[in-house]
Amino acid sequence: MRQAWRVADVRAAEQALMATLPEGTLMQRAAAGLARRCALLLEEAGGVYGARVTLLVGSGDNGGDTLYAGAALARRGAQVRALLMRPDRVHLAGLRALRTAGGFTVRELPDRADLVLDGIVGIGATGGLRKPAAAVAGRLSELRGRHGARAVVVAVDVPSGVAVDTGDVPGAAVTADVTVTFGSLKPAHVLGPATVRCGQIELVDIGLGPALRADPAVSVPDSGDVAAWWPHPGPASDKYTRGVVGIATGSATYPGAALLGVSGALAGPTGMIRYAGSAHEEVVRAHPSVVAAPSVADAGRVQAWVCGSGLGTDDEARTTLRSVLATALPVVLDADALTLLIDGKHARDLRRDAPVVVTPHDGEFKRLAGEGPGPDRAGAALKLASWMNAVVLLKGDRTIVATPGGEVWANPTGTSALATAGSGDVLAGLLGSLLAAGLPAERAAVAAAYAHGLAGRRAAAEGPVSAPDIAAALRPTVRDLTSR
Ligand SMILES: NC(=O)C1=CN([C@@H]2O[C@H](COP(=O)(O)OP(=O)(O)OC[C@H]3O[C@@H](n4cnc5c(N)ncnc54)[C@H](O)[C@@H]3O)[C@@H](O)[C@H]2O)[C@@H](O)CC1
Repeated sequence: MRQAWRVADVRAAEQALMATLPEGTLMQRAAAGLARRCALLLEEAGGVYGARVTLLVGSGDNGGDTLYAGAALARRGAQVRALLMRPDRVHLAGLRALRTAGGFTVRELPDRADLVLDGIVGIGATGGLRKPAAAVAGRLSELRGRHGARAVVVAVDVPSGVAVDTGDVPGAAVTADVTVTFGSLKPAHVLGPATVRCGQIELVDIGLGPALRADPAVSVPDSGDVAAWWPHPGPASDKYTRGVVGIATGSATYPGAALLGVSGALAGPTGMIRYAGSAHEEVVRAHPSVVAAPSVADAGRVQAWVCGSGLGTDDEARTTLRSVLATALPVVLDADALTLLIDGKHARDLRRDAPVVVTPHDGEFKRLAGEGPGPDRAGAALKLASWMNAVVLLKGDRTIVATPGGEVWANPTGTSALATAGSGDVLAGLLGSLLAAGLPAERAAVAAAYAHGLAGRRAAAEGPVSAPDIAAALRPTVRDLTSR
């Protein structure tokens, strides 16, 4: 698991740590780690000696890190040139170090460079990238170095232009090949469109860990987490003790939603699936292991319900939603169930002790919350989670899971291949199965999004992806994920 901290918490930790160390120690540690990584990149591309290195230097400490790292590379024989964004406001000691090492300043962005260090702005950024930095950021992909190769762009701490606490990219921003960050990850490394701007992320230890007292803002699961959480049957398990998931989705008009929800659940850990709804004949025909009934009332015992997709919004759909919410069981609400919640007629039904997980995409989120998630997707998901007292799984390139207790998870396995009709039905079915098998709601949501993303990638490797392909890819995905 990786974790990211907000700027204010990072700064508090830095201040606490700096109070115990000689002045400048943290910047020296940061710059040394940065220079080491840059030297490795240059060695891979033909050597440090004689390499052309361009420093983009802003007016804060981010520029200071960059100047010191540039000085270290100049001492190893690189030709280091620094473009100062504000020559009147530059880290003077850093500039002195660069000049002493043989580096110099330039007034224009040099066309030729093997390596560019983006030290325009770090965690002190406010708003979108200003001129002239914005224009410089836009030109980096044109730069060429040895043998005509594209210059490698290394972002110092964060790519300049991203919103560090939200992961938004409000305007012009640097696109890095590698981001070397210090002390801890920040939300922009793991959330939103900023993640794409980071390239490969390298964390330099500057000793900040023990001083980071605040809870992390965002956690990112890895395959080890998901494997450790995934329920496995034991020798004494039977189909009931493994959990029974109820699927109340689809309708005579939309039987496909029922079939896809069931196929997602079939890849989950439960021992049995019960289907309740008017698509029951189609479901049994396609999936003979499913026990189907026409309504929730007739379905028999389950340990969690999935409700919503393809249900429609008529009175029968309302009855179904009311029936699942009236149980004392965990419930996943998706698609039409979310639409049914908007008019507030189910506010009372939602006052329940058992967990609710809602799985909106942006449009559904907007209808539920009254406004779209906006640039701060994690913050918006947290607000909705707290307001609904539900775990919110906000779908997107980096699906977010937010809990009423204030935790945020960002799923790292997303792929655009998942943006296909019925993909969410498969996810909801799998999530329901994990809930029914006993996982806490937030882990079920995080694990389902993780496996679903991997399945989308696996399916995409074979060709164009539709939802049944994702469902089919879930079985080998779950096998690989959980058999380590
Ligand atoms: N505080 C510490 O202990 C450490 C800080 N370090 C470095 O210091 C950085 C933070 O330094 P600062 O607090 O000085 O802040 P930054 O250097 O990130 O940015 C502040 C400067 O950028 C300008 N600026 C702000 N927004 C801008 C925008 N949108 N477009 C163009 N210019 C903009 C401001 O005028 C200000 O001069 C970190 O990102 C990291 O690189 C490291 O040296 C590690 C230790």
